[in-house]
Amino acid sequence: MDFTSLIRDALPTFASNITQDRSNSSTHRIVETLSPLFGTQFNPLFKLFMIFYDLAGSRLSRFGLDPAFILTIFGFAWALNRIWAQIYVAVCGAIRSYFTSNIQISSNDEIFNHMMKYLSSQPSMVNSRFLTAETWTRSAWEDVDESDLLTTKISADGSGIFLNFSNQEAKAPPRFTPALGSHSFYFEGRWFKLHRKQETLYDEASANRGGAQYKDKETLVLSCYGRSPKPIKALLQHAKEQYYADHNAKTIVKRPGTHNMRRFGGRHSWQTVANRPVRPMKTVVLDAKQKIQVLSDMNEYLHPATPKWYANRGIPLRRGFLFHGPPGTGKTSLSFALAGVFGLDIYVISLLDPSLTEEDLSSLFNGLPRRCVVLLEDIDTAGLARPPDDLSPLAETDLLLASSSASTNATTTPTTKEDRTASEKDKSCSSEVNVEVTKQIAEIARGLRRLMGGDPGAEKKGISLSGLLNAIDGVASHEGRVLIMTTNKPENLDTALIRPGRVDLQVAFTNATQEQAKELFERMYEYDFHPGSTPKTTFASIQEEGISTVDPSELTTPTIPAGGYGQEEKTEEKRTSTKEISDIAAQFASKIPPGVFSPAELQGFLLKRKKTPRKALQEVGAWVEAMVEQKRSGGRVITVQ
Ligand SMILES: Nc1ncnc2c1ncn2[C@@H]1O[C@H](COP(=O)(O)OP(=O)(O)OP(=O)(O)O)[C@@H](O)[C@H]1O
Repeated sequence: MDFTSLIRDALPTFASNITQDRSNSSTHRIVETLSPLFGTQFNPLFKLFMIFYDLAGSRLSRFGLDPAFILTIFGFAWALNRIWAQIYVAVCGAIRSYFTSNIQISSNDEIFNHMMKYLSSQPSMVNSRFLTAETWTRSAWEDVDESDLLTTKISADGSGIFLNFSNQEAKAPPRFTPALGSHSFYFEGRWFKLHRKQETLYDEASANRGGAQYKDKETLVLSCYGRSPKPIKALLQHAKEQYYADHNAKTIVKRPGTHNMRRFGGRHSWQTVANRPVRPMKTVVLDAKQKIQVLSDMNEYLHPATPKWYANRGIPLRRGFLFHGPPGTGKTSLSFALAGVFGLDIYVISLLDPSLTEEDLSSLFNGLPRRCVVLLEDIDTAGLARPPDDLSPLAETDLLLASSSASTNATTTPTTKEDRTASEKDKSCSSEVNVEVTKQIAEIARGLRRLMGGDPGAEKKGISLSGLLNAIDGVASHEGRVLIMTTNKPENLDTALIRPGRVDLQVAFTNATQEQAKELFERMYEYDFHPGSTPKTTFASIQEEGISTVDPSELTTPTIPAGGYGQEEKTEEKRTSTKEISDIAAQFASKIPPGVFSPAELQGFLLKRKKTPRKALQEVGAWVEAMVEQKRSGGRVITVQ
């Protein structure tokens, strides 16, 4: 297509004159010479350019300016810019290679979180123009003033003011972190460059399982001037310290991560699920002797000199505890309190988790840090029993014992030798029958599963005893950790699991004794004052008790005694009230039948009367009666709460 003729037709006559007049200028000649070099497809473009050039030229020449000169200036500027860009890239590359240090951090690593938290708290970063907003959920124990998040509502009858959290999500601010790209900031007077980048990787393992084929991975590159990475290391250390600063009085609770996380193995198999305040040891009501025994055992084991002692004697460095007893008696509470005392993170695995496989278990044990508490919950219920079709001699013995004890209970004790022989024969017959019956039941169950289209091998999934033992004492187990296993049914445990070396100390938890009931009561109403905080339970409220409803003002503003909390006044008040509480506690305990209620049940009762100890004392009789009746009948409905 001939553009020149086209435009000549389209443009006014003066434009076509201009194009004709200038068609012999030097610029035209240059363009005509250059155009074959760029290929024929650019010809229309060149021609279009020349039209505009001629149009502009006719106007510029009126001011005495040569368009060819301006064009040359532009050409030079462009060339200079290109050369400068090349030089800049080369110089920057040289500086980066020879005069800066870099450290890369992958988003798979915890340091990434430390750095993000640090950066999100830096004013220079928060005020940056390129940010990423993240929804940030704080834990219930984070010390953040949330008073501005609250709105209050007058109740329907206008009688009280209650806190209202309906708007908290709307008002909670997001966290701002540097967006993808380059940023700079100062730390201790030194300039740092941060480059946040993201790449999408092909995830073969996931793709093979039919999962997502690609996953995003972020990387932070921290750089600073100088040939030593020390300043960056100091920055990372600072970020880590800041991250853990508020963790000092907290216990970090970790649980197995999602299935995807577990695939990575190692530390990535675990995820932090809570960061809660340390549970004081005194809040766990347990026989003092037992407490001291566990504490001193753990203390000795965790001593820095212990690994050498174990190594010199060829003993594997590990320590196992078995906490057994009825539900709600404090097994988990003691484990958390122990982790708090020794400042260790606690890694909790429930063997009831149906998604947990043996491979997961060993990879989880592989990912344990050097020192930690591992809490293996409910080890009796974790499908440790082998499938009935490959009953081991051990399981058979259990069955024999169970059936023999059943028959012993069912019959009167034989007195004569003949009777005994006959009875033994009966027992052995009956146990054989029991084993046979168990096998038949298992066979029927498998057949049914097959009929319903289920997986016939399904019952073999989960954690087998050997899988658990491998995880506990195989190479995967990280030496140095404290293993606490809890169970409600110690009698169901395989002896192999609790042999010395795997379980070194057993702690029995029981339902509350009267002494423990008294301690629980005192703990519930103890003076709750610590410097810098407003007391939650006040003795004014104890004196005021007897009223059947809670004063709404107590819900929003704690009652402060007249004259404030003067030191002497506080001590005096504390002394009197502690004595009073102790008396009420003794009366309360005398009404609790020993060994009937778990501490959790007593705690539940007291919690409902947490500001009114006298009321608790008045009502405990009726509660005990109703609960005993409920336990006797096996009912689930609680009539007195
Ligand atoms: N001995 C105790 N001292 C103080 N509080 C206790 C005690 N036992 C139970 N509690 C309270 O009861 C609740 C449940 O306790 P915990 O989870 O420790 O019991 P558990 O024995 O681990 O129960 P489960 O066997 O069902 O896991 C907790 O809130 C805890 O504070």
